[in-house]
Amino acid sequence: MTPEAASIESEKLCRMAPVIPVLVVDDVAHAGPLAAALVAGGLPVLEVTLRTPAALEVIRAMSEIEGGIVGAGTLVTPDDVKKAVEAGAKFGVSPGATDRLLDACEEADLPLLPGAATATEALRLLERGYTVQKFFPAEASGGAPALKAIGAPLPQIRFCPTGGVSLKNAGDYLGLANTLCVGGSWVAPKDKVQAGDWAAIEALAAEAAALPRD
Ligand SMILES: O=C(O)C(=O)C[C@H](O)[C@H](O)COP(=O)(O)O
Repeated sequence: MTPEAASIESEKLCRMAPVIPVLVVDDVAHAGPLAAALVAGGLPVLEVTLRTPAALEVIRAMSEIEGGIVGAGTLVTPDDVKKAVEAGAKFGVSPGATDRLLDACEEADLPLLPGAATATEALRLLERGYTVQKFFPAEASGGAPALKAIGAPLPQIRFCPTGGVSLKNAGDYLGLANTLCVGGSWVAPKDKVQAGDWAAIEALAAEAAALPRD
């Protein structure tokens, strides 16, 4: 898959809802009900971070949930890409980008939302053909004002800001012309996942899904 094709796919995913939940799941038994709650609340695109030993099994289990589109986050190495694809991930997300990682995703036909935090990183990805990128870590990199400033000279790059985004500040990003959607873990808090409080998670998802976008 070319970077241009990956960007078209990423844009489609980013337009499906204002928020992509970023999920850190320890127990595969939580995968199905968690995905079902998020999808029912109106957030169909789910990023499962490869940060737990269960993550690949979680991707497999969540992929069974109707209406969901499950991808793998925290892609760092070509081996991560291979395992994510084998587990059924439909897209990938990475905190940054290296040529090795980009090569691996392009060869594996996995649409990647690659991370960038600076104008130079964003420009390098644009040179390669990635017009849709993840702005990470969003809040620590200057937040919505920084992303708006990057958009002045580089309006052709659209972003999914992630990292420190919450219900409180999501609107600041979603109002920017260069923001397609945001990513965040706040819709699936650890305590609610552990407690199996799927109704609460569905309510958080619904609240996030109702966020206005410009
Ligand atoms: O592991 C990755 O690949 C990531 O995507 C990092 C996550 O985007 C952020 O850790 C989510 O940040 P919070 O919403 O502030 O919890």
